[in-house]
Amino acid sequence: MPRIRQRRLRLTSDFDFVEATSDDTTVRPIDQSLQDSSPMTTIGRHPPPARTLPSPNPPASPPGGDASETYKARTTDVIMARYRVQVALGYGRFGTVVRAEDTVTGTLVAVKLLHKGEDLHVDPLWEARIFQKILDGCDRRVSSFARVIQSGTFDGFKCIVLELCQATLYDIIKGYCGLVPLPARHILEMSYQIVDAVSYLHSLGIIHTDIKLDNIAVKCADVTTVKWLDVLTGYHDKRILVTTQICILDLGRAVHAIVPTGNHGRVCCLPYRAPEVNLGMPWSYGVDAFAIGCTLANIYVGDSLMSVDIDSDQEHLASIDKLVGPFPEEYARKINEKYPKMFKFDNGISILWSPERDTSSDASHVETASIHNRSLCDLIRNLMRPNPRDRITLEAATRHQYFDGLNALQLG
Ligand SMILES: Nc1ncnc2c1ncn2[C@@H]1O[C@H](COP(=O)(O)OP(=O)(O)OP(=O)(O)O)[C@@H](O)[C@H]1O
Repeated sequence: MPRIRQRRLRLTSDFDFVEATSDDTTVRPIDQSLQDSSPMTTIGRHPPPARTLPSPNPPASPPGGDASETYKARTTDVIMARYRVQVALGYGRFGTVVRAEDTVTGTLVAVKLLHKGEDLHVDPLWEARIFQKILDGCDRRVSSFARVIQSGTFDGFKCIVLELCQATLYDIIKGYCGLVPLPARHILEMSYQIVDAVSYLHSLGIIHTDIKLDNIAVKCADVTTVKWLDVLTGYHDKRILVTTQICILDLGRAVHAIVPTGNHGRVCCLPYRAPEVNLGMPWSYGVDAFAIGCTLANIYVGDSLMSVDIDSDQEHLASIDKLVGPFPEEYARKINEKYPKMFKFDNGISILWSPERDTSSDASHVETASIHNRSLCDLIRNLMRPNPRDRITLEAATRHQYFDGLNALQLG
């Protein structure tokens, strides 16, 4: 059977990046940028943008399959008699996300219209319920999650109205917004917010289960231009984000942690999936920690840590082994009890899968060694420990030495 490369269909063409009018090159501490409501961040869509980035991609089309089950954006549609559709923002496995104007308040929102397939088993109220729990926690980190505004039905599609966020980290890292390489300070600030936000979710007993670059967006699309030193070519103008505040998207797959037995089922996108999920073992908060480790590495190296061509569990485990292994012997033996022949122990521990058997992809094509920031590399390795019991908790990760840099002035 031919290998089918599974790729998300997405639209990334409609982010209005506005050139900030102020010439601010000051590095601001993270706590300030988190709460920032300075004039810099309020420069937005009104008046009309001084500069809009060119369309990064040809418009993506809705996924194939039964066309009547997937919502296609039409600018004539007014969802729930209130939200006038402007443009499709993305097509996910579970729904189409559009940007719409709230005809009552005049503000812009995102509306997710769930695909109709009966096999999807998606409850549109679930995302709203999880967000309510986040709200009930009364914590400053509430603002790190896309606000769920309303839910309802339109034309037979169940829909969820959400706070509109801007470019996802996927769009940014892929270079669609002209912002790469990201300044080290921005990587630091974004990393901290991701770890801190999901740590808050964990403190509420909730596991996100779908952390990935596509599900983290920046809140504000304003950019400014600074003088940037390239060691080879000297100074040149570079666009950077004015503020790095991030927003976690897609609470649709969040679950309550089942303690102490652990949760079951296949969660997370394969390149971000922790080994215990692949192995069909019980999993818990560690799946988010592992996915965050992958995400931070992707942000730093600007590429996917695991090959997108990986399509077997064993190949994926071999990638993890190569990246952050070896699997501890005790854990490997435990896995072998359930899946004999997964590991052989004759000459050190190794996974039986071998790249020679499948030459169409590397076991992994990015090494953690390419992460030159040693403390970030250490944080990532701790988040991605093969045995979930060895993995650092997100709460502890917020105190990792990599984040000591938040209090220091960093240039570059
Ligand atoms: N609040 C939002 N603001 C702006 N864009 C959004 C918002 N929510 C989602 N998007 C865009 O739509 C895409 C798909 O959204 P989402 O991940 O919530 O859908 P899904 O069907 O659950 O997808 P997945 O395949 O990731 O499970 C996102 O990757 C993002 O590009």
